[in-house]
Formats: sequence, C-alpha cells, structure tokens
Amino acid sequence: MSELSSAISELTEAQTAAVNWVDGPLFVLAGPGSGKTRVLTTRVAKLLAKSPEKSFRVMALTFTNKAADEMATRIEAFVPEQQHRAKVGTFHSFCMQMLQQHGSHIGINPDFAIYSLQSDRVDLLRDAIRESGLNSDDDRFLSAIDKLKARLIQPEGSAKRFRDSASGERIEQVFRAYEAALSRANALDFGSLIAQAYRLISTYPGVAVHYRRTYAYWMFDEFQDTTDGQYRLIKALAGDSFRNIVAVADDDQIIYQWNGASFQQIQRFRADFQPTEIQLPTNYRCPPSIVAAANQLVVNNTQRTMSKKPLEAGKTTLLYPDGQHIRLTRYSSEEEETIGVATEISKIETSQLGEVSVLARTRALLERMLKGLADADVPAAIAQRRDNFRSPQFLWLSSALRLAARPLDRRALDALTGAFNRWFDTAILSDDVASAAEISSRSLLSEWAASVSSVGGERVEALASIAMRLSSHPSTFRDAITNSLEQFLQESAEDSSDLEEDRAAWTALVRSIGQSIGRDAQLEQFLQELALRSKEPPVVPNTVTLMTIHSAKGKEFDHVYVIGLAEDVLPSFQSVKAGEQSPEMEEERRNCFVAITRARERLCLSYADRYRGWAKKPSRFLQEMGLDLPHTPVS
Ligand SMILES: Nc1ncnc2c1ncn2[C@@H]1O[C@H](COP(=O)(O)OP(=O)(O)OP(=O)(O)O)[C@@H](O)[C@H]1O
Repeated sequence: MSELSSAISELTEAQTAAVNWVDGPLFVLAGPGSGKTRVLTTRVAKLLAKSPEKSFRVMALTFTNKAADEMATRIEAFVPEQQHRAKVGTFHSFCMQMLQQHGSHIGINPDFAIYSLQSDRVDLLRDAIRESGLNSDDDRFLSAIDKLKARLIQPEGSAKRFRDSASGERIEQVFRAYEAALSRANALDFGSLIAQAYRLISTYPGVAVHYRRTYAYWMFDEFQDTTDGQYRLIKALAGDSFRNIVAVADDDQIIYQWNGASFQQIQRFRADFQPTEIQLPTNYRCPPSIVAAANQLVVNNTQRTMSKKPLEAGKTTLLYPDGQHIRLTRYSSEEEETIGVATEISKIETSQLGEVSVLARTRALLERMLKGLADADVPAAIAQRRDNFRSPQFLWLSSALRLAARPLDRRALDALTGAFNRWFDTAILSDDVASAAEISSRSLLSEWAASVSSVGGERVEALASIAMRLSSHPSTFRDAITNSLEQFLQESAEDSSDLEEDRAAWTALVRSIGQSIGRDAQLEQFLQELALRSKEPPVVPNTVTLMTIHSAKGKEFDHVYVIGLAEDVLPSFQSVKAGEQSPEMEEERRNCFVAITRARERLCLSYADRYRGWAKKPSRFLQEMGLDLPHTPVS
C-alpha cells in the first residue's frame, strides 16, 4: 500500500468526506488536534494523484512558513512525482510571487526588496517625512499606516477615514510620503504585499483569470486568521465564477483579533460562497479530561459558530491514569510559582525535556521562568520569531548579499558597515564609503571592500575579496555564501552562541527556500524569500520550550505548563477592564483554550496570589473549566 493510500485508510468518516470533496466551496470547521493539517495535505495529494495526466495545479496557503514547509514535505512524501503541481506557501509568499510575475502592470519592478525589518521601515518613514518637508518625527504614524494598509486603503483620500480631519490630513500626507519612498526604493513591506496584489487584480482582472485557470483547487488553512484585506483578496481572485475553495478554520482559535483576524471573515465566507460545511469535532491530541475542560471553557464565548459541536475525545492510548492529566497548583507569589514549576520540570527525564513546554500570556513571565529553569539547571529556551540575524558575521553576509543585488542601497551599506565594525571593532563610516563611491564611481560594495583594506589581516582580506567578487558578479552569490561560511568557521569559539544559532538558522532557511523556489533561483528572489522568513534557530533537542500562547498555536507537547492563570494576567488587565462581555475577554478565553489544547499527555496549570507585588484573584477561566481551586498555596 502506498503512503498516500495508507494515510487515506486511517482517516475518520468526517475527515474522509473533507478529503474526498471535489468541486464547489467547502468549509471545514474543526477543533484543535482534529487533524486539519492531515486532511489538507491528504486532499492535495489525492487530487494530484488521481489526475497525473492533467496540468492543473492545486494551491494551499497558510500563515507561517513553518506550517507551509511541513505541508509541502508531507505532500512530497505522498506524491513525489506530482509535487511540482502543488503550490504550498504563505499568503505573503503567494502575493510576493504574483507581484514578481505580474507587478510590472502596476509599475512594480520584479526585483523589489522586502522591508521586513521594523528598523528599515522606521528609517524610511523618517526620511520620507523629512524629504517631504513635513514637520514630525513621530514613528507612531507607522502603526496608523499599517492599519490603513491592512484594510487595503490607498493613501489618496485616506484622510476621510478619520473623524478628526486635521489629524486625518496629516496621516494622509505621511502615508503618501511613505508609500512614495517605498516605491522610490523599489521596496514593499508586508502590508504592501497584500495591498499591491489586491490593487493588481482589481486593476487587471486578467491576472485573476490566469490564477483561476492555473490553480483548479484552492485551500486555505487557519482561515480564522485571515484579515479583512486577505479575505477581500481571496474574494477578488475568485471573482464571480470560481468556487473550488476549501477553507479550514477553528473559530475558537482566533487569537490575532488585534491584528485584524475576526469571526467576521468566517461569516463573510459563509455568506459569499454558501459553502457546504463539515465539522471535525474529534480531538486526537488531548486526554479526555483536557477535552472536557476545553469544552466547558469555550462555551462561555458568543463570537463563535453556535451550531459547533463540542470537542470529542478521540485519543485512545493514555500515558497517565485518569485524574492525573490536569493539575492545578496555587503559589503564594510569582517567585514561588517560578521556583515551584522549575523544580517540577527538573524532575522530568532529560530525554523528555524536548516534549515539555511552558506557556504564558506575556513574555515577561517567560523571562522570569527562563531564569528559574537556569537556576534549576534545566536547559530551556524562549521560542520567538526573530526578524534578523544576531551575529555580526551573518548580518554582514546578509547585507553584503543585499548590496550585491541593489548596488545603491544605503540602508544595506549601513547594515554592512555596522556589522563589520562590531565584528572587528573598527569605526568605518558608511558616509565615507558612500562619498568615496561617488568619486570613484565604484559600487558601494566594492568601495566598502577597498576601504577595509587598511584594517589588514587575512580574515578581513578574505571578506574584502568575497565582497569584490560579489559586487562584480552577483550571480555567483552561492559561491560567496559558501566562502563566507568557511570564513565563519575560523571564528574563535568565545562569544559564539549567536554565531552558532545563526548558522543553524541559516542552514534551515536555505533548505526551506530551496524547497519553495528551487536551488537555481536568482539572488533577488533568494533575498525576497529570505526577508519573508523568521531567523530563529531550530529547536535544540532535550530543551524545554518557553513560548507565549500566541507562538504556541499549531504546536503540541507531551507536558504543557501554563503559568500565570490569574486575573489581570490571563485574562489580561485590558480585557478585565473591558468587561466580561467584551470582545477582548473572548479573545483571552480563546488564548486560554489554545494553551490548554496543546497538551498531549499532561497539563499543569498554575497561578500565584501575587504578581509584581499586587494581590490577584485566580483566573475566572479556571472555574469555567470546572476545576476546584486549591484552598491554600503550596509551601
Ligand atoms: N484520524 C486520526 N486518527 C488518529 N490520530 C489522528 C487522526 N487525525 C489526526 N490525528 C493526530 O492528531 C494530532 C493533531 O493533528 P493536527 O496536528 O493535524 O491537528 P490540527 O487540527 O492541525 O490541530 P491545531 O488546530 O491544534 O493546530 C496529530 O498528532 C495527528 O497525527
């Protein structure tokens, strides 16, 4: 039996119905641990396997590169010879590729840079404000601009969106200047990727027709995270005729409300496409008592599908006896909670530590916990999206590549000199390099190489020679990468943890980029893909993972510790202030729901009587879950 046939044979009836669905719109409403990813990947593979003679393609989009990579790997294992017909990626990568191929219709050069770093965007904003003679240095404009872009609002006329016309006018002016500066720099930020893709297909509907013809079936995972802009993009792409769309969602896992995700998008999909609905209520991840607690918790929310079936426990083998799957501990203070949880975790066998996660609502709680685990000699790390490399070596390499692709990019030169100065303790000024390049008519990168010759030393000479060659032959960038990595191996071991982490991250990134665009891609395309991806290193084995609940979405661990289950912590202070019936409180409840449903074997919940010295009540969610509150703190 092939891998695909055996995967299909393991599906439940409801999962099979979703996998076998062929034409027309389908909405799969599924709970945590119900095999959503399994359904999507099997469905893509099956559609491709049964039509080897056809040329149509299938598109499956999700929200993180990691999830997309996992989906692509599974599909490749199922149908290796058909993999090229599957387009698996994130929303942003899909839009990026659309703009590379068709963006010239609306004046976008295909070799655009992606400004994924907040620092680049802030610099650009400041330059834009200065150059347009506006009198302000307020970076907060950026969040106003992002909000407008997320709703696909163009700068022209955006002032009308504000009640106060004076501040509306100001924001419109800055928004115009920022967009003009992005365009001059031939750059797009994350918001632009969606907004410009939308502008493209609204102006040139033929582009949407092309996508409808090429991709016969579309699938969207984690549909509940879709923002207004992303939803309107899907709708515009589909036009009036295309209906082969499968959206998979859990309305109880919307935890990006602050970022524009909302139950509204699910309701709009239902209203616009009139999909058939399939529910997958069986949870194969958590023991029955956790499933019961999750059900009791989430029914307190109103912003959810009223006909949604409660989760059913489908896990058949349990490691622990009944009554031991959930534990709730009360501590007298935050400090006691940290020590208590760290001591508990230190009793777990080292080989199991990779299966342990500590989840908290805020990063501050995790930092305290990280220290507590270090004091208890437990290896642990906070998992968090990293936008950039940390070591001067990899910062140098990535900015040298940027400069090779865009010889006039001053921001890349600043990053290159900054990294080099940190690395070799020098004080080379990028202004000097730029002035010298103007006189010599050399590229910024080759001028930089010339300017470091005075520093001397073999390592510096090697870097200068890599930079020289990269500048004159950017297409040989893969050799430059190989040569640079060899140089980095000669770095001394001291203070090398950033370097080692970056090296591990780089290897994983290159693999992921290769999987997405092949190994022969041009430098510009490589850099665009690099910008979209997070730069954190892969998880180290036998290490406890500390995560905010937001980063834990989609993950699962044998042992899950959720700390800080107190009022004003989880639920947050803002949501408590907003009130029991508020959307903020419902989002906090979903946060709690997501956190507890990560546990495969055991869920350890805890709270303290005091946080930061303030007395706090136990989280209302504990009682909603049906748990008995301890009468006294453990001592
Ligand atoms: N039919 C099934 N029989 C047994 N186990 C299953 C079945 N379907 C899924 N599982 C298992 O259940 C677990 C959860 O599946 P998956 O990760 O696809 O869940 P999910 O629906 O994407 O969850 P979440 O929304 O929490 O991310 C996995 O370990 C998977 O192998």
